[in-house]
Amino acid sequence: MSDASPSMNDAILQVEHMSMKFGGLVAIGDLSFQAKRGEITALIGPNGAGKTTVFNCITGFYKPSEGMIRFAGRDGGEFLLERMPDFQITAKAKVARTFQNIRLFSGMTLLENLLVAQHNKLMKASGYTILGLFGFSGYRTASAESIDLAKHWLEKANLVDRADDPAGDLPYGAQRRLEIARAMCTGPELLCLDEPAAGLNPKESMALNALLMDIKDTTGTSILLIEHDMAVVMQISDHIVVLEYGRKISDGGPQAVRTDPRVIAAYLGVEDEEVETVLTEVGDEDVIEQLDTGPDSAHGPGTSSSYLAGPVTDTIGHSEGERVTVSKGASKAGQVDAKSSAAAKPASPTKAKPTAKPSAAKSSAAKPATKAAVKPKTPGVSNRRGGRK
Ligand SMILES: Nc1ncnc2c1ncn2[C@@H]1O[C@H](COP(=O)(O)OP(=O)(O)OP(=O)(O)O)[C@@H](O)[C@H]1O
Repeated sequence: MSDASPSMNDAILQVEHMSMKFGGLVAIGDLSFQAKRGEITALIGPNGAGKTTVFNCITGFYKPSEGMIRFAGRDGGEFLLERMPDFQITAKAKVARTFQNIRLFSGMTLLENLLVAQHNKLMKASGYTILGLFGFSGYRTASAESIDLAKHWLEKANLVDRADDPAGDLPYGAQRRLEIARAMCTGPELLCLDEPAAGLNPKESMALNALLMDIKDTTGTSILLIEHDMAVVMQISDHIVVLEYGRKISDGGPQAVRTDPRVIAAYLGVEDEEVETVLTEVGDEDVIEQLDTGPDSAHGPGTSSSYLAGPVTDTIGHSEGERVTVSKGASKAGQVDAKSSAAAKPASPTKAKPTAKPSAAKSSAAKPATKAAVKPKTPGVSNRRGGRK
């Protein structure tokens, strides 16, 4: 435990050299990143990139094979989450999460769902005795406070009018907001949301964005978000970490990440030989500049330990000494790395630098996908590997 009280913008979460292996499969390889207090940090990447596995390690559902997960509490306490059982991560470190699939008590009312979330606090106030439930004034006070808190979050989620309806009767988007309201009733310092916008229509996505921004602005709760919906991610995130095949390929602000060639390539899902053509067709000066000069060390994976460990297409070494090969040529990000190195060697006639924006006629089928990946404007950016389950 440390004495110093952390301030806003300190790291609340530091993932350090974390790996997670399932038998021979390296789901996460040497991942390091941090989430700052009071910010919204998004974890994005194509299907199977390892995002949920990272969440499961942070929230104690899995124990990482290697690495550390440091959590700095608001009161100055520090926790090593990889050493704690999941219930202590919730109770002591105050990390709350939601899941990809909605997990409400559908037969209970909205209010009851939010009161159940405060069960621990109420039982503590009762002294864990039947007498306490009926006799202690502390319990009655705690009970009244729980109802007030539930009402507060129902109002924030714009659901107070339906407080007495069964949760299962709510439209899908409202159920998502109720889950977040329920998590907020536990008073979390870090709120982990696994695809909160999955299945939402644009109006529901806007309501979700408003709720998350409100949580950030009014409570100072830090949010870690897994999301495929780029309209949500780019609009509300302060910081984005991009995974591909369990490795970090980019890490920075929304603008830096959206123009990072590795991210574009990872999201395109084009055939290997099309990568260079399609990247050129992006027509974004920043992207072409980066292809010419290599990664931006200020925010790109050049500063990432996982990137320095080698491209994803390499064979990954493990502490036990076994070698596990991640499918050769699978990583589009790795190909961009190769292209960047090649661009630094102008002698090669086959790696000519793109000097002008290519014609629209060239590879026209790929162009809409490229634009969507770079400047996504609609929810649920479509891509071959980044679609929803
Ligand atoms: N319990 C497990 N046992 C074996 N393999 C697993 C397990 N959990 C995850 N994996 C594998 O780890 C890899 C990463 O999966 P994960 O669900 O973390 O990806 P993801 O980025 O969250 O994907 P999506 O966006 O589709 O939810 C996948 O190859 C998956 O099959």
